[in-house]
Amino acid sequence: MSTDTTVVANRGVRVTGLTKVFGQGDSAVHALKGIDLELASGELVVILGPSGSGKTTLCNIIGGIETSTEGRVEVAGVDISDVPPGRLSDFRRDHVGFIFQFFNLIPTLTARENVEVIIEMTGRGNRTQVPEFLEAVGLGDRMGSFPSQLSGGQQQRVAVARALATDPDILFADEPTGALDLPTGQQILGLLQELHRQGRTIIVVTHNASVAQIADRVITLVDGRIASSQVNDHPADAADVTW
Ligand SMILES: Nc1ncnc2c1ncn2[C@@H]1O[C@H](COP(=O)(O)OP(=O)(O)OP(=O)(O)O)[C@@H](O)[C@H]1O
Repeated sequence: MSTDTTVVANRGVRVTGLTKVFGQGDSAVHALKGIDLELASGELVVILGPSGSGKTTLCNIIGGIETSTEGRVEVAGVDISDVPPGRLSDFRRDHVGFIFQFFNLIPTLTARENVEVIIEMTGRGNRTQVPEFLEAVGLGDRMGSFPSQLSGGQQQRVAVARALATDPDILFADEPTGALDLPTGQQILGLLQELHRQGRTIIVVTHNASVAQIADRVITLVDGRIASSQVNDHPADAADVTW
């Protein structure tokens, strides 16, 4: 008899017939025009596409920041299609983490406090583990520093630690290397790969086609539609990606 009671989390995403229209009448913007997308649990996906193609809108809907106009969205086994906007915060708290281009740290809080505050706000995670998270991103010796005392790469690493503190199923990274130089950007991509190896589903949005080399799959959006979805049989190591 098997004694293995390991439960493998469902960290997948299933999107069907997704549309998003901003505004109405003559000023309506059709940002997403019927997206069907399935991400396997633990997949690292890079979404490319020109400015205005709908990348952020798609991620915001999957991440529970925005609601769709039509279509179904299931994330980590939760169907959020009909959840009213006011109730999506519960879903976000329990399932998703975000990393932004400009870090979005609170300037008056130290690195450690920036991570602790998310644990306090969400009630998820364990404050005593915050030093571990900061050590994991290489900032064990800078926990007491304020964002203004840290480099861009160090601030982004705090943001990664903050995103991890609530143990999200899905991690969104919107232009995570956009404000960083090449070596620092490579380090951040390396961290994302490490989190991917730990089994998280990761969605990276970027204009930088080189970043796509680390992906399991590259999805290209054009004008609110999926123009291509390409599996990458041999994802590159972050250290080998240049731009
Ligand atoms: N809140 C909003 N109100 C009206 N239109 C919006 C809103 N948010 C996005 N849009 C429009 O929806 C379309 C898709 O925008 P989105 O930000 O998703 O594109 P993107 O691919 O992420 O672009 P970028 O690469 O420039 O960030 C654009 O035409 C944009 O102007």
